[in-house]
Amino acid sequence: MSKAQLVFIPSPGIGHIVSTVEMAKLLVGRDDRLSITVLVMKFPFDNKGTSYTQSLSSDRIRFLDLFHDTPSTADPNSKIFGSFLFDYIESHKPRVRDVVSETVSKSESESTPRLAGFVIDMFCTPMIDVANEFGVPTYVFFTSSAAFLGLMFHIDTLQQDITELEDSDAELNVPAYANPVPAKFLPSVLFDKDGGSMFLNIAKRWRETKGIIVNTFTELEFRALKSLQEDHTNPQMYPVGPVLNLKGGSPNEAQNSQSEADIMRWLDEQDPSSVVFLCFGSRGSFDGDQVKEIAHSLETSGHRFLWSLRQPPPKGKIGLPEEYENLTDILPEGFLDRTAEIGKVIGWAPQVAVLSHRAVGGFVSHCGWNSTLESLWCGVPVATWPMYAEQQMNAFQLVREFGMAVEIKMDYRNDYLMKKMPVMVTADEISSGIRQLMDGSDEIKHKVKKFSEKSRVAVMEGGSSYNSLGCFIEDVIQG
Ligand SMILES: O=c1ccn([C@@H]2O[C@H](COP(=O)(O)OP(=O)(O)O[C@H]3O[C@H](CO)[C@@H](O)[C@H](O)[C@H]3O)[C@@H](O)[C@H]2O)c(=O)[nH]1
Repeated sequence: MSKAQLVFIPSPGIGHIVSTVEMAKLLVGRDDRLSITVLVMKFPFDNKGTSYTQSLSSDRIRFLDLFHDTPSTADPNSKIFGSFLFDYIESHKPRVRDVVSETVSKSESESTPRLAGFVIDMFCTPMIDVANEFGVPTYVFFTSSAAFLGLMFHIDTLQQDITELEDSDAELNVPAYANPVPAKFLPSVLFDKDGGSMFLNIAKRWRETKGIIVNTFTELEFRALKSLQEDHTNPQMYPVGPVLNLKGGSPNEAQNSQSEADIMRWLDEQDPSSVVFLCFGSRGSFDGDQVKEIAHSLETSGHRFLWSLRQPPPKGKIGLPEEYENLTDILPEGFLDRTAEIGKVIGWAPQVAVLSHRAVGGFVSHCGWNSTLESLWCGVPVATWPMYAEQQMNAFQLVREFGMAVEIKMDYRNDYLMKKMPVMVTADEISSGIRQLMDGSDEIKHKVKKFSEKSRVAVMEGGSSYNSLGCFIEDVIQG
């Protein structure tokens, strides 16, 4: 039996690590010829609590932490997040080379499985060079949508300086989308000369790889996948999703100020579909004025709510949100007392468990791709409030392309360098979105339920994603 070993390199950040780890688990569970080494980079500012990957090692998956013995040339506070992330990843190249070199010499001497390839996160393109040095192929594990992948490939081929579109009402015809894409929805990084060219260079390198495994499923993104597959200059596409961590669990147990059991108990006491859940991803947090607008909207919208609220890192510092020690410091005076009967404010949320609870009827989301797939899986409609990265595009897809979400706000963009004041979303906009979400059209609710079923079928034996994963495995094994 021909055995093969893959080296997985996720980007740091829970939105990237979780689905990559789940993908690794899926592969070894599916085929006992495969073993996987996951090389884990942790943010230098993420040094609390236990790592998500600890305790996940098994017979054929091992995790190697690259953080502690890798000197970084990248200072998180001296630059914008995107370029910090890229430099930080690049600085791990020598360490990755060493680790892989050890693995290869072991496989030569001890008849351990041959190195069959690298599976890298979308931002880890510098590692393509390392895979090339070892003469093995690279595959990308794309943690966002096929449509966004198509958008990046499309922009890369445009003979146009995209930064000129920053404040325009221009629209782009992108094969991956049925509707023209307003320039207003594009990720803000593209409008920064340096950030934009850095990101487009990353996207260009995805084309050098042997295949792109996308965390999506054909039934959801048929058009985008077709357009990607029809362009023969693109690598092979493998839509294998939704790849989700359904067991949940905080990346950092120290963040769990309130136990999951307490939150679930509260949800158990609520009527079916009566609660709106607000949660904004691993880096979602707001300043005080925006928190007050949300609080005001929740008091006036009249719906029960579960609100995941976390504190931004100190101004000018890059970091992850933290739990508030005292919520009354940030919430309007008396808010917690006035809403005690109808709502609950928490820190890090057990998101998948919450979305799976029958009491939850709607989700106010920043539209990170994992959250988008989780909401579909659980059949919970979304009100979109994208914040950064490609989240505006995910919101656009949900509202305009799929007709499966209502809009709170989405055609706005915060300044990439954060030099301007962030855009304020008003209490009126938020409560109007919540009302549409909770009281609005049954059409959206039905469509979301239908795609919830389709997402589950896709990953079952014989489903589209199940089959696509099988094709990927064969490609790896055949070499
Ligand atoms: O309180 C919380 C907050 C988040 N999560 C989980 O954390 C993950 C967050 O992932 P995602 O929804 O994708 O958001 P981000 O953490 O913001 O993800 C980054 O990575 C995604 C995948 O590439 C991109 O789509 C996003 O724009 C980017 O910000 C999800 O599994 C959530 O269930 C929780 O369980 N509890």
